[in-house]
Order: sequence, then C-alpha cells, then structure tokens
Amino acid sequence: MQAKPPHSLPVLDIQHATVYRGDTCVFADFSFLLQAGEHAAIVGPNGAGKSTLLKLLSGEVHPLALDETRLCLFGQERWSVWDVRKHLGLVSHDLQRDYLICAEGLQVVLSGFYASNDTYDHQTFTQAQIARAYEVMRELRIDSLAGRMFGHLSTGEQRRFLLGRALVHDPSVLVLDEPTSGLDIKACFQYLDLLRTQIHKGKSVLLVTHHLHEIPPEIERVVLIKSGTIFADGPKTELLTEENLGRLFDQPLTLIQANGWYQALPV
Ligand SMILES: Nc1ncnc2c1ncn2[C@@H]1O[C@H](COP(=O)(O)OP(=O)(O)OP(=O)(O)O)[C@@H](O)[C@H]1O
Repeated sequence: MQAKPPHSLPVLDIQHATVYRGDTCVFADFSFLLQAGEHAAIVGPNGAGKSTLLKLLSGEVHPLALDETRLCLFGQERWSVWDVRKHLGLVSHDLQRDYLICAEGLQVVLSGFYASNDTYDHQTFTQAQIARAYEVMRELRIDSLAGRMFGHLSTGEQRRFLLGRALVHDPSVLVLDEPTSGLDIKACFQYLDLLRTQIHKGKSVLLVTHHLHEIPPEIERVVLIKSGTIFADGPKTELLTEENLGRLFDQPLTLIQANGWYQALPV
C-alpha cells in the first residue's frame, strides 16, 4: 500500500488524552482533530489549558500512556523533533522571552533550522538556507532589519522575526499562541495581514488565543475550551455568540462583528 503524503493526513489527532502539569490535571479525556488544510482558533480564558495544548504539540509535555490515548501528528504516533520542526511552525511567547537579546535578526530566522534560541559556532548554514532566510524576511518586510539586534527591535518587529523563524522551513501548518498580544493597532493589523497572506498561500493555521480580534476571517472553526474541556467546537458564525462567550469567560459582554472580524466589549 502506498503511504499517504503528509499533506493529506490529519495534521493533528488527539484522542482521549489525560495531561498533568505538576499536580494539576489540565486535560482529562481530551480529544481534538485538525484536518489537513483546515484552520481553527482555540479560544479560552486564562488557565483553560491553551499553552498546555501547545506544549503537547511541541513535545514539552506528554499525555499519560493510557490504552485509549492517541496523539498523532500527520498520521504518525511517533515523530522526531525534526519532523515537528519541519511540518509545524510554532510561534509562542516563550520564544520572545527566551531569545538572546544580542542575536541579530538574521540569526533569529536562521535559528529556526535548529529550533534553537540563537545561532552558535557549531551550527552551519548552507547558502540555500541563508537565501531562504532572506526570502522569508523579505516576505515579512523585515529584511532591512536583518543586522539589528533582537533586543533593539520593537515588539512588533520581534514578532515578525519569530514568525520568520517558524516559516523558514516552509511548514504546512502554523501554530500561533496569542500572536498579537502586546502589539499596538498598526503592528497588530500588519501582523494579521501577514498571517492572512500565509493562509492564502495554503498554510493551515491553528491559533490559540483569548483575544477575539486576532482571529482572521479565514479561520472559520472555533473551539471553545474552559478548564481543559471543549464545550463547543464548530463554525465561528454559530459559536461566537454573546451567550457562549459570556459563559466561556464568566463575564457578560457585548459582541461586535464587522467584515468577518469579532471583538468583545463590556456590556
Ligand atoms: N508547570 C505547572 N505546574 C502545575 N500546574 C500548571 C503548570 N503549568 C500550568 N499549570 C496549570 O495548568 C492549567 C492550564 O494552564 P495553561 O497555561 O495551559 O492555561 P492557558 O489557557 O494557556 O492560560 P493563559 O491564557 O493564562 O496562558 C492552569 O490551571 C495552570 O495553573
């Protein structure tokens, strides 16, 4: 039987996962499926388990080894860190914190090839890899900043470099953790514009957030999670209601919508 190409297999298939962080059971019997080519926004309040889900994908945390538990990436139950890096472009806030402030922009993007927090003497880069890094920086409009130190860049510019780091492998899926938090309106809109370009180029996007305004119109599926449990999963147009979001965040709110974008306001 011919093996299916990775792009036609489900990106992510989690079945019956129970996950602990320290003594806290974050997920009990958690299941989630993301098909190839699909986009989804996982929306939940602080402490819902969003970061834990991302760490499950990056291999930083593991589910309990129960008979009924399955965790497949691109159809594979066992994957190497290398496979994850190549197929999943992970952009998380931890990176922004951990990054060496003296790394130059180009090094930040190149470090994606090694999933490290800087480039080091023992790492070598081919001309093709360097050319790819410049291609990504041009696409993200940060090529003129290639020689600037990461610590001397604005938060918006830093975010774009971290997106570049994730894109350098040309992964089929981008996984983003609250990508625009901390950005001003212009930087936020610029970032979302770049993200939408990636979606239009065919990348799947899994966005984890508690900010409704950063869910681009192209992401049509939302998964509402609270206390490690999915309480709704389906079309954004049906699930993003004042009632559902009020229950999700334990906070009455007014929901506004324009051109496929959403925003929550106080009542
Ligand atoms: N290292 C840890 N040890 C013990 N408990 C943890 C640890 N990390 C997270 N938790 C707990 O796990 C639960 C889920 O945390 P997680 O960080 O995944 O939530 P989150 O949805 O990402 O929250 P936020 O939006 O605030 O980032 C929380 O109750 C949190 O206190």
